[in-house]
Amino acid sequence: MADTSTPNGTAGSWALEARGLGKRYLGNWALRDCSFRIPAGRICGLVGPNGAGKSTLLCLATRQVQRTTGELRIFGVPVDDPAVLPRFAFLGQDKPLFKRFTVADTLRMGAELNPGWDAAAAERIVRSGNVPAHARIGTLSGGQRTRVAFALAFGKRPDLLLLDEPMSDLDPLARDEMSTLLMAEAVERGTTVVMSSHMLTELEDMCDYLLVVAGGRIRMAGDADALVPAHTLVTGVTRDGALPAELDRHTVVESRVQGRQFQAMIRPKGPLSADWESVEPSLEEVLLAHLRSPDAPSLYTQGARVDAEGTQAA
Ligand SMILES: Nc1ncnc2c1ncn2[C@@H]1O[C@H](COP(=O)(O)OP(=O)(O)OP(=O)(O)O)[C@@H](O)[C@H]1O
Repeated sequence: MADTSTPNGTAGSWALEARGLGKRYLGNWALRDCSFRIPAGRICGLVGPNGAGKSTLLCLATRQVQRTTGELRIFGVPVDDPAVLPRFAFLGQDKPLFKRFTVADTLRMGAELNPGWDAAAAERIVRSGNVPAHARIGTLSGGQRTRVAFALAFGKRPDLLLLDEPMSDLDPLARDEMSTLLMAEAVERGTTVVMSSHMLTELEDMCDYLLVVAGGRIRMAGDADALVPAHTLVTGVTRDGALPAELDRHTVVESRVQGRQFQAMIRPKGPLSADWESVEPSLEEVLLAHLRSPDAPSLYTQGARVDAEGTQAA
């Protein structure tokens, strides 16, 4: 039977839980056999190269596309159950807003559509960017539109905020402000945030949980604090330009030889050779190594892995 345990033993403590999840477009798998869990209250970075399947995963969670296989639950409720609708808000890359509405109209619409609307929070976000309330959406800059879309998403007071490259068109100050807002929100209200981004430094600063996708499959999932120390960056001298055979005792994520030196990102399986220099890598270095080597063996920290047994095609 599938394991339905939760991080702290309470029902629905997994914000997002996938079992054998797959999506095929016209015969090609965009996502395949994805099984993972994201605990409630975390800020999770969704990382992967272009075309990895990140947007597809977020579209499956927000019911914009239908899954081909498996199952996906938000706080324990299947995503095709209407009961999940009030629990999440989504901010996509294209931020669809009505161009002829003013900013004030847009926030009014948010209030009418969402029973738990937090007008003060939404207005604060818009006001802090000096976006005029009477301006029509169509006349705003890309960054100002993003700010209004953020206000709509936050105003809904969701338990789960799903963001698809949300800050790509914000200036550095606005990015900083939105990041601070996201983290404050997650801490104060226990909101879970799942955010896809190509900005690795941003993810390093903000995220305490990671989901790395490449080629439609999960490559790493779990606590950033546990994923990073599982890796070691080793350097040493090559023998005749070849990697030392001792490296094979460990899981090698990425290796390269430069002149008489080699460098490798490994997951040690035992003591390291005394001839090597070893340091703990940064999160950015670990992510880059995995992005460059999408076929490296996958890694899940405790709790992030879920048994896909018993799932069916949709
Ligand atoms: N509507 C669609 N029809 C057909 N194929 C699609 C569709 N949407 C996505 N795909 C394909 O699915 C794969 C995953 O795409 P997806 O947009 O999920 O990747 P991504 O990780 O979000 O990429 P990026 O970082 O470039 O935004 C790609 O090969 C893409 O071409």
